[in-house]
Amino acid sequence: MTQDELKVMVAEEALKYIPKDGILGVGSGSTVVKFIEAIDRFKIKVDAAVSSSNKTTKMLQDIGIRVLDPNDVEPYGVYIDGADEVNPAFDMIKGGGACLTREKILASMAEKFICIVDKSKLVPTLGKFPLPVEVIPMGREQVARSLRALGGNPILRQGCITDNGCEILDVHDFMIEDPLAMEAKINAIPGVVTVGLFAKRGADMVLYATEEGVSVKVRP
Ligand SMILES: O=C(CO)[C@H](O)[C@H](O)COP(=O)(O)O
Repeated sequence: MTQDELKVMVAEEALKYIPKDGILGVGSGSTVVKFIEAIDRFKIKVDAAVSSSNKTTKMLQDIGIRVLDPNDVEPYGVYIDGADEVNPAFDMIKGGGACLTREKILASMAEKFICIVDKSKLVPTLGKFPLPVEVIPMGREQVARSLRALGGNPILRQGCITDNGCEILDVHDFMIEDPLAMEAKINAIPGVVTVGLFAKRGADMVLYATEEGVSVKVRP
């Protein structure tokens, strides 16, 4: 099976977790694209959504789903999103699609974060995937120095301006043994908007697709 087919499989499984009423939080990335396509294909009713990117917002609106401003909603039930890497404790690296800050805001508002991935995203230790860090453009070089001091090798993502008007440094060569501590350290660097480490608020449930089907893991 191709990776794309696995993504479709897990996206369709995630339909079961859409709340009957209330708001659904929707992330970003190619797996989420397949999730939104599946909502449309199976004509699943979604009352309203909050969205983590302009692209997701457009896709949701195009299939007739009302997208609300997170400032106008109270904490809600379920947030569904993909990830670039997930470790056995359900900490994640996210931000391959440059939407990490909005994703983290919506995840922090949700009672339950359901992560949908194919098997290639499951790793014993986070860090092979370069860690995205969203930065204020005028502070980029100083943030890069601080990231080098932590042992990483930050590279500016060329041609990428986030939905928040910021830039992304992709940090190579980190092996992240303590995701919670690393998340706090990087978030404390002046000029950092958000690091794409989701440890303080990891996933509550991971749905992952293999050739044998979709497995469900609940946070240990
Ligand atoms: O964090 C993200 C976007 O910022 C995505 O969830 C992550 O990059 C996974 O994407 P894909 O489903 O395309 O593999």
